Amino acid sequence: MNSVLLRADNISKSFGGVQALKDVSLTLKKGEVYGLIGPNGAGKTTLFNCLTGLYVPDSGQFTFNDAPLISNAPDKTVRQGIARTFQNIRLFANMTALENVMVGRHARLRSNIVSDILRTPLNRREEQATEDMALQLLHYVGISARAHDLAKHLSYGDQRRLEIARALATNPQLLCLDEPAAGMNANETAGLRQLIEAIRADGISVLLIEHDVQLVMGLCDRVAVLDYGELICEDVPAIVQRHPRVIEAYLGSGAYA
Ligand SMILES: Nc1ncnc2c1ncn2[C@@H]1O[C@H](COP(=O)(O)OP(=O)(O)OP(=O)(O)O)[C@@H](O)[C@H]1O
Repeated sequence: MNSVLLRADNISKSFGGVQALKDVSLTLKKGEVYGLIGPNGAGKTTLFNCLTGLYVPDSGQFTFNDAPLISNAPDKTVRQGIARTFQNIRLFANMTALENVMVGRHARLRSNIVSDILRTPLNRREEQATEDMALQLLHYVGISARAHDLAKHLSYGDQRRLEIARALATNPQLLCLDEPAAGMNANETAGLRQLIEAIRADGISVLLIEHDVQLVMGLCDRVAVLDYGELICEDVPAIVQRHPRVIEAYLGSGAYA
């Protein structure tokens, strides 16, 4: 629980005149669920995008498993063990739930385009193993009954679960979830919390952006707070929710008194 999985050192990123991240440094330990909160526009998604290779930081560096993270392309980041979901669900709407998860797995397969075309024994074995694994993952996230339904026909909450299954199919050490509870009702949010707890219990670390502060404070081992691109606090929830700058910037005075 105590060794470091991910370190961000002095990450900065600007868009024109807007400095979205200013020298952000944080440390995520193996096995923890780490919350990233802050008001709208604080820089949370920009940090995710820098970490997962969608953006290149202007300066600063990520270290993952004690090695510099080459995070200049999303596919490389996936192969290094970091998977993510998106604030706006990005599924293949006209593919089945099962096929969506199988696509996630292909990021890790050994066979290539040639063996795909020739349908080699290796390719066939991998395809069967991929399908079995995808079914297991749908079961794990609680939507195996919808395996053969098109993604677009799943409920909103089930689509969020499907995105998590697809991310898990890449076999990550770190799962980054961008507002997974957005749009969920109280029951769906409680179910999501159980799922994230199961993921942590299975040894996968979680980096969680979430506006549902109750969920974050109840679930996360530690929480970082961004405000106007600056990290103003990183600590356990009991300390974060009483930090004066956090109350001022985000939570509203007395919210956790
Ligand atoms: N691609 C972009 N081009 C221009 N400005 C951007 C871009 N991405 C983010 N920004 C700006 O950077 C700042 C941080 O945005 P970001 O989306 O990271 O915040 P956030 O904390 O994730 O907000 P929210 O909670 O609303 O999702 C904002 O001012 C935003 O307008």
